[in-house]
Amino acid sequence: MSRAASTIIAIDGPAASGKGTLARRLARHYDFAYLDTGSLYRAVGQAVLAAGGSPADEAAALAAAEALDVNRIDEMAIRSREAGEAASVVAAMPKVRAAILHFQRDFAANPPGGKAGAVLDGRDIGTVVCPDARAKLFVTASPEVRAHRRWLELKGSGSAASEAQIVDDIRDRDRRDAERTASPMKPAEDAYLLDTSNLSIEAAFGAAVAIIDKAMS
Ligand SMILES: Nc1ncnc2c1ncn2[C@@H]1O[C@H](COP(=O)(O)OP(=O)(O)OP(=O)(O)O)[C@@H](O)[C@H]1O
Ligand SMILES: Nc1ccn([C@@H]2O[C@H](COP(=O)(O)O)[C@@H](O)[C@H]2O)c(=O)n1
Repeated sequence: MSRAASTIIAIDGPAASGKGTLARRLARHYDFAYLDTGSLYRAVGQAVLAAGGSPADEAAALAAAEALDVNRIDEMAIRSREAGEAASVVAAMPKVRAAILHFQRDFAANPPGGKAGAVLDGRDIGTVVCPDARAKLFVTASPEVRAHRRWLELKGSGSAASEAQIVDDIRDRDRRDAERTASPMKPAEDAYLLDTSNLSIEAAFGAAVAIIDKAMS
């Protein structure tokens, strides 16, 4: 018997905007599968770093993307500042993006666990990976607010990075992600913009559910 079409929710936005927190919670709320697509690029960047290479080396990045085993991603290692930076360097390479596009689309179309839908978060979900998603959100917050949230998070895990360093990282990453030619970060034309600068996690979730329920009705 063929499976009903999966309902896809696309959550895009810049670094540390809160899209992962929101997407994970939405997946629980709708009982959908969840995919953090940034973790794929982080894993590729981290694999190149771990092998002593440079993320700017296209051959090394492509080899790491082709060898990526999504079941063996080191969740701790990919969360470092360095892995985030390396991710945005390898993510600008069209061949790296092509190597992991199929996995993302397959996850969205055939969510694991027999779920009826999937929530994917990233930079190009609404524009490239799943342009036909049922609901699309582009989650933003000011660079200062995002840097403060990320600083709190990294401090909790023992990182010594200063808030000033983190805001610089975020601005660099935003620029690289928005200005690259391959699948640049941008809101899809039919995405709803959700600025969480002045919203708590709870308030952002409530606003997102209201938008998505309307889009799905
Ligand atoms: N509305 C909010 N108010 C306060 N803190 C928040 C809010 N949303 C998320 N956070 C916190 O901000 C940090 C970054 O959130 P999160 O990891 O969800 O962002 P992200 O956009 O997925 O980041 P990345 O681009 O690195 O994957 C986390 O520590 C999270 O708990
Ligand atoms: N769909 C995506 C998701 C991520 N990227 C790149 O990966 C970097 C890390 O992503 P986080 O969501 O964990 O911050 C990000 O800066 C992008 O360069 C992407 O290109 N497309």
